[in-house]
Amino acid sequence: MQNTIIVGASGYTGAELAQILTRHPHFNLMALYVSTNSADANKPISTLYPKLKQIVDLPLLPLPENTEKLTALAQSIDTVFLATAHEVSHDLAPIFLAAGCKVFDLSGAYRVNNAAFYTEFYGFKHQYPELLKNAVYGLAEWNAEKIKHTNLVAVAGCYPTVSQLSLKPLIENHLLDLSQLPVINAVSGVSGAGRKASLTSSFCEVSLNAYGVFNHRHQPEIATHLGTEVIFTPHLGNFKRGILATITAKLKPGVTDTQIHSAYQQYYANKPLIRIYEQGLPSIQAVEFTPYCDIGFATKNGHIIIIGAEDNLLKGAAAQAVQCANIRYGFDETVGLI
Ligand SMILES: NC(=O)C1=CN([C@@H]2O[C@H](COP(=O)(O)OP(=O)(O)OC[C@H]3O[C@@H](n4cnc5c(N)ncnc54)[C@H](OP(=O)(O)O)[C@@H]3O)[C@@H](O)[C@H]2O)C=CC1
Ligand SMILES: CC(=O)N[C@@H](CCC(=O)OP(=O)(O)O)C(=O)O
Repeated sequence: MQNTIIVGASGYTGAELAQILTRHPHFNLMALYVSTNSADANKPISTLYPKLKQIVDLPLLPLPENTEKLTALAQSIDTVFLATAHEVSHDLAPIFLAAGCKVFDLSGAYRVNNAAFYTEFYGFKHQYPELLKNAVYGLAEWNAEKIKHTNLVAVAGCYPTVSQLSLKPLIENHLLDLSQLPVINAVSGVSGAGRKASLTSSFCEVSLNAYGVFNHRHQPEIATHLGTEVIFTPHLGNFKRGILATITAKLKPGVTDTQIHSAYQQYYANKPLIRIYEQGLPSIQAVEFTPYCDIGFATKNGHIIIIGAEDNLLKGAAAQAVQCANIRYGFDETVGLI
């Protein structure tokens, strides 16, 4: 059993992690943490999420502020899941790594090996270039070999997960004419913005709107790890959870539906958390509350429209983090997830 804690456990992804890890046969969920001065400190997580009553009733402990105590905590565990904001993960990961822990970070703090990217898109100066260089990008279906040998997994972002899982097999198989940039339009439920109250995510404000047009931080994350530029436009929809991505791309001349199906089969035949549609198209209803990413497509006149769907809190965050941890420890990658 791996002794494990979650930091940021009261947030939306943290609560999903708590539920998954409580039932996981190989992780011993020791404790849940929030910030030192959290308004929720010492409350059982199930008072915030009544659906967790009698499933996870652990208290939300304030994270020790002092580095010595934090190091002592880190030395007492094997694994930490950081379900915290980027800046918080940026500061905490090195402390846990120095103590020998395996770190699974759900934030964007270690996803892109380019310090300038953090100044431009995250608004802070990255202080740990060596960790950034050595962190493994946690896109589980594509990076399993590297994930097996790292102590720092930077779990892929929610939109980047569904976008890359949909596009990568076609790009790797040279089926797309990339002189026309793939165009990704994706709609996310409001839980993507986290639990903290904000005007844009309040009930009367949420509608269906594009945001981050031409400047969302997930565009460079996707482009970096796909190895090709894309046009990416996120949208906020008035539902709680799930992401639906509609991706338009140009096919190389003569590419057939059979070749496209074969490409998806080739990469995902042994990837149990990817479901390729033979007919029909994915929807959020098909994936919400599940760890799957569903992919379907249609072609016409030399173009393809790919539809990808996932639950942003699960395959887009907590479930993929546990999938990466399963891979890291050599467990079946779906343990605790299906
Ligand atoms: N929501 C989503 O769909 C996805 C989120 N992510 C990423 O996962 C991370 C968590 O997201 P999400 O769950 O939505 O966030 P939330 O805002 O819902 O939760 C954040 C959590 O962090 C805690 N926290 C805040 N400051 C600190 C601190 N200094 N030390 C320890 N804990 C702290 C909060 O509790 P308190 O403030 O009470 O201390 C809360 O438990 C983010 O980096 C996000 O980008 C990734 C993919 C998808
Ligand atoms: C709807 C919404 O606001 N979504 C968030 C993305 C979710 C998230 O937290 O981003 P990571 O996957 O990079 O961690 C956003 O656009 O910033």
